[in-house]
Amino acid sequence: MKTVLIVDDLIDVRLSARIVLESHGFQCLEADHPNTALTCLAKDKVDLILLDMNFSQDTTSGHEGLAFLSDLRALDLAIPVIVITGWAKIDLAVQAMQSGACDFIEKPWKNKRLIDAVKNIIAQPEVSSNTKEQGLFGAFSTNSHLLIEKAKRIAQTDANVLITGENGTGKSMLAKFIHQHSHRAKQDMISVNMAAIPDNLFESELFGHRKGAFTDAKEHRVGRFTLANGSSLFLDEIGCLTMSLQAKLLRVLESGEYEEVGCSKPKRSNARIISATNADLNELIEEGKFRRDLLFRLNTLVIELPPLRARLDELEEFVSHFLNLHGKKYGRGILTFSKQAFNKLTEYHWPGNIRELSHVIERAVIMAQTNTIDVQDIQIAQGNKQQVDHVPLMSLEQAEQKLITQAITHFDGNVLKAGEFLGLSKSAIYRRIDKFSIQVKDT
Ligand SMILES: Nc1ncnc2c1ncn2[C@@H]1O[C@H](COP(=O)(O)OP(=O)(O)OP(=O)(O)O)[C@@H](O)[C@H]1O
Repeated sequence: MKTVLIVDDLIDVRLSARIVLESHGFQCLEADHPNTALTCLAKDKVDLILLDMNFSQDTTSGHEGLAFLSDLRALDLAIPVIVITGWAKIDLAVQAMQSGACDFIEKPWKNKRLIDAVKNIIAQPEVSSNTKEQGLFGAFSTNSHLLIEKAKRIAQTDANVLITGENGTGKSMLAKFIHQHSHRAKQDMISVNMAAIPDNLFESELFGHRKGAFTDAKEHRVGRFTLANGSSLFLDEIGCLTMSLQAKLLRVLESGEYEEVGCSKPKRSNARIISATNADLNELIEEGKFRRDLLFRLNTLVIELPPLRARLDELEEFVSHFLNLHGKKYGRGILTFSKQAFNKLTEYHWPGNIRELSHVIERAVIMAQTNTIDVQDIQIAQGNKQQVDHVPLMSLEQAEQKLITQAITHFDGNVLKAGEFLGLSKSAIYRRIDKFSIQVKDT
């Protein structure tokens, strides 16, 4: 159940808000002053704050409300706030929103307006796979709600966005989400995986080539920048670009101009760039492997996706989502997790993040004999001391190379299956194959 903290000096105002909210299934806490509210926040979990802007000493300026908003920011408390005041003035509303409030309601409020505003922010979505957005970025927790709101706001702009986060945290999905919520959505988003393009084909892939421009250029090829004109261009695994390719990319980002290979006439593209990486680009800059000026072009806005282990408060919702998704895929009825099975998930550290969780649940759905998924249906790599003892001493890189080679052999040369098994994305496994010069036979 979600908890709303009502901060107002008037007891009858608190009471009437409480009655409306409780009748809609919310739990309420009350505070008669911002200071009492801060004490309450220190000990109770609160999902949303309903904040009066004026308290007894000063009944019109809104200073006390604004000061409370700035206290919340200073304490780094990412709790959404809806501001309420009887002295609604548009400039105070704007000031409150600029100070971090999510919405603004005039007193006396209409109950429907109040409930709609609250539900808009902290409603628990029903977990189902029939709406893509809920499945992808459902507001499972306050933090992810704030992330969604941020992504939607970002989507409205034309600014370049950099999405960072470990493998499998949902960077590509978020890129799509941003594109779908932008005014460019009527065109498809164009994606390029930087890790999967061989250096010698980079220009041809991104800028296109004319027929006959080089030996293999049998046909005219339209480049991704041209295709993405008026749309979004998603540059995945941007950290994998070599320095010389970074220079080429930088040029087009700075000038908006590029040339097709084999044609000297410059072309222009107004593609909006969304890029993603699991690398720490600042670290790469320190190591001289990434251009700072390129980073500045890419990171006008940044969204950092947390690893799943930092989102365990949302695990239950993710589990329901994937149970539903895979249950439908394999024609199973309504599936649930036993308590022990769920606990096993909470104890794991999820290096492959949401992608790995999805795979684990998919396997469990296939394995489960009944409609309750139990511990034995869940295959996650728990540390096994005996096995570790038998692994010969080797560097992490050697181990990585060995495991990838082994998995590719096991899956008879099918790189994608090997990657899936190891919890690596397509680009991540191809990057490593390239790095370790692993031979892959054609399948
Ligand atoms: N918020 C989410 N809701 C539901 N499923 C998700 C979410 N985020 C990620 N996934 C699942 O995880 C998988 C990986 O997501 P995605 O490819 O977007 O991650 P990524 O961070 O781009 O990974 P990589 O860095 O390995 O390319 C998706 O196929 C999807 O099944």
